[in-house]
Amino acid sequence: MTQQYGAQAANLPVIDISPMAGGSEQSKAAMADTLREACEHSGFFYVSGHGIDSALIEQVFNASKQFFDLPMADKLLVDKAQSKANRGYEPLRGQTLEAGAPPDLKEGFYIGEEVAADDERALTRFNTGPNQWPHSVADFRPAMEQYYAAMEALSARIMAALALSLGLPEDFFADFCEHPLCTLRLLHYPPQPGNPEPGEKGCGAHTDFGGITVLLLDDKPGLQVWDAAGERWIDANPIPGTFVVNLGDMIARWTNDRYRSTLHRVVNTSGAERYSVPFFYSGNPDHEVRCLPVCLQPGDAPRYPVTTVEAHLQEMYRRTYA
Ligand SMILES: O=C(O)CCC(=O)C(=O)O
Ligand SMILES: [Fe+2]
Repeated sequence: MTQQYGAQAANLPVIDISPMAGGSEQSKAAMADTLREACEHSGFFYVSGHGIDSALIEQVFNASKQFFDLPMADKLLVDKAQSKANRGYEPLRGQTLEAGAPPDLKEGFYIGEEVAADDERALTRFNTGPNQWPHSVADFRPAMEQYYAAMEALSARIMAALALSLGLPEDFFADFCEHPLCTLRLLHYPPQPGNPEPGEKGCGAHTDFGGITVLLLDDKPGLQVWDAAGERWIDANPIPGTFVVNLGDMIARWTNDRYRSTLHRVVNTSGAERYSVPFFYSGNPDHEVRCLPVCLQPGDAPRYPVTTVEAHLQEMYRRTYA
């Protein structure tokens, strides 16, 4: 049986984020206008002018491929099932992002902030603790740690840009960006089989849980974004030198759905192996997520109750790993 996962080609905007690194007020304001439009439309856009070294990106992909190429026994030495902090290897079909669909045809590897096992935070906080590092891939850990730090800094810069786009001061989200919970996730999608289960995909349709996702793509297609107005999937194909950025559910809560957290999925039908590296930036676990006053028109009521970053994430993990 063959399944069609056709999508339209459509252009998501490319936003040059370089004004956030010391640009003029004018260049920031112009960037903020484009960003606002993208966030109100789909919450999906490409980011250029990010300053991340292409050599580092290459190192990350190389280390990721080497890891996924290891024999299963080696990968299971760092099985996520043995980590209280959700770190390490997640086998194929380990997560179901689309309720009711078959499990996702992807394998993954999860990395977070390095926190010692006997640290108070590791004992009490969600997704917090030591990483599991694969020792048989040379330079895996330094490459990932360097990339994690670069992504954390870029994400904070994007949060500052989002503040400007909402007409707020650039440092409005500074507290949220203090000691943020982040997850770096390496993904490998084998080619979609010729006889897939009905509804089987690389990544089932989902919205991201957290604040923002900064997604590094290889050169393969497969990512599709739901276009609510056109009631169709559109391809978000890789553009060299950019990241795909999308807004998660927390931003939708914050903005009372003015800014979108949009459904997306992956269908790897190109026949090739596909690798991607999402970085999930979720913010300070104690931060309260409540509707921003600038997003409430007179007479509007907040659509979501107040929550905290940690409580929100816990609930979302519970749902997709049920
Ligand atoms: O692999 C991709 O392109 C997207 C992955 C994704 O949506 C996710 O991990 O949340
Ligand atoms: Fe996603």
